[in-house]
Amino acid sequence: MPRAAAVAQDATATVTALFERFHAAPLPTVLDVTEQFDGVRLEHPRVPEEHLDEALAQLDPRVLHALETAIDRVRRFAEATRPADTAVTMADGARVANRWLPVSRVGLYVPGGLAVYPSSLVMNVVPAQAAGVASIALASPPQKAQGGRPHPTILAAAALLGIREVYAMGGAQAVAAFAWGLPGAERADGTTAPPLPAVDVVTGPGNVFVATAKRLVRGRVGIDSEAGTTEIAILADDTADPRFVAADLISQAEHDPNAASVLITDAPELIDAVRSALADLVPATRHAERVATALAGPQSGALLVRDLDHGVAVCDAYAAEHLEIHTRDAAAVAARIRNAGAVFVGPFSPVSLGDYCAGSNHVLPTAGTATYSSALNTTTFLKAVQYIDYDRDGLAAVAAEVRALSDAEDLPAHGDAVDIRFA
Ligand SMILES: NC(=O)c1ccc[n+]([C@@H]2O[C@H](COP(=O)([O-])OP(=O)(O)OC[C@H]3O[C@@H](n4cnc5c(N)ncnc54)[C@H](O)[C@@H]3O)[C@@H](O)[C@H]2O)c1
Ligand SMILES: N[C@H](CO)Cc1c[nH]c[nH+]1
Ligand SMILES: [Zn+2]
Repeated sequence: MPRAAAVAQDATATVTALFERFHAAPLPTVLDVTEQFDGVRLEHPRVPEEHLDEALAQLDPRVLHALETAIDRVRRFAEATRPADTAVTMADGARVANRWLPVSRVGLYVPGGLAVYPSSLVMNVVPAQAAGVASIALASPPQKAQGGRPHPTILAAAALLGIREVYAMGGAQAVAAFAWGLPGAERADGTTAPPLPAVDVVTGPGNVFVATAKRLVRGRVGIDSEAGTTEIAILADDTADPRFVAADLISQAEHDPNAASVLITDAPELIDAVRSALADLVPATRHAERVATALAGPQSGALLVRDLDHGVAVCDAYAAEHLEIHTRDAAAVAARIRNAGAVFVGPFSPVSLGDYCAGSNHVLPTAGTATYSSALNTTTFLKAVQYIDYDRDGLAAVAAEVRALSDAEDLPAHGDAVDIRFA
């Protein structure tokens, strides 16, 4: 399946130009671009903290309960998968250790263009907290209907998780502000918005502009994966329920007109049955137009494979963000997959479950980057520092080998630095 390459190329030109403007005038650029794309003129993107508490106080109890359930599950999984520190004794007096230390400050992006994503806030914040990050800043686009604040459920979810530093900004301008920082400003009401200090790591999902901006700031800051426009692939055989398959293809097409929904099957009759289920379900869905556009795009469709072996090979080559397996012995088929952001096993593990409440993380690599990158997890916010702790005997035991290798590299001062300790 072709991915939306032209869209990505245009975004690179747009984001590069936006970064140049940002470097010349950071705050005016953020405010101007926000007005252009989000339709609101702000004095500064920093959200006053009292708005967070107000939003939490007014949150629908049903949504509060659902957020608490999601937070609990995502936290349990994040904490369980935080890697442990290790130490290895090589010989007497020769110890090497590995410690996982959190980065100091992170900027977490929560999308908010076509939809609002409190669930993405949970998926970003909880692993950062489980990793032990001390300073967490959040950005989400301002909503015109909310007077230029991020959506109230975003503000409430931030307050629920104890996050106080929230910015009403979206797109590539938010990523730039995190990567390079932003000055403060005086507001007309006499209050002050403090400066936004640059972060060490920027994470979070977003549209093609957000994903492109993250790719372009990598090197200055760390990023998670290029978690861009949503994709679902479904590997199915003749045992699959076409209505389940159709509903799941629609569920992810609902995110974006550029979303990809791909069926891979060795059963031609399933393709017909899914097409007919889509014809029933699409017109009735809330975002029917967006879904229909995504399903009709060149990035979506059905692929007929020879057999399941061929299907597994196609899935690995495609490296979908989400891969569902609807086959006989789904667990065994899933175990053969090498490339996918996340694998959903069997008919009762739909992507929607992982989007909200499975406990796994929904910030996942897209556009084929699942061949080498991973779901957001605690290691996104951790770095491994190695500690070398040898005593005199420990060093003496390998002094000759250090000497031999330093001579072999014609870097004799390296060997001298060891030998001088025994002269
Ligand atoms: N891969 C993942 O883990 C994951 C998870 C959740 C959502 N998503 C994806 O996130 C995306 C959310 O997209 P969204 O648009 O709803 O929200 P978004 O917050 O990602 O993007 C909105 C921002 O895009 C900017 N923008 C819009 N048009 C622009 C243009 N022409 N030029 C420059 N900037 C522009 C605006 O500044 C706006 O604030 C969807 O594509 C969805 O599929 C991915
Ligand atoms: N499916 C999205 C990841 O591509 C995550 C999400 C959030 N809310 C609903 N879905
Ligand atoms: Zn989703």
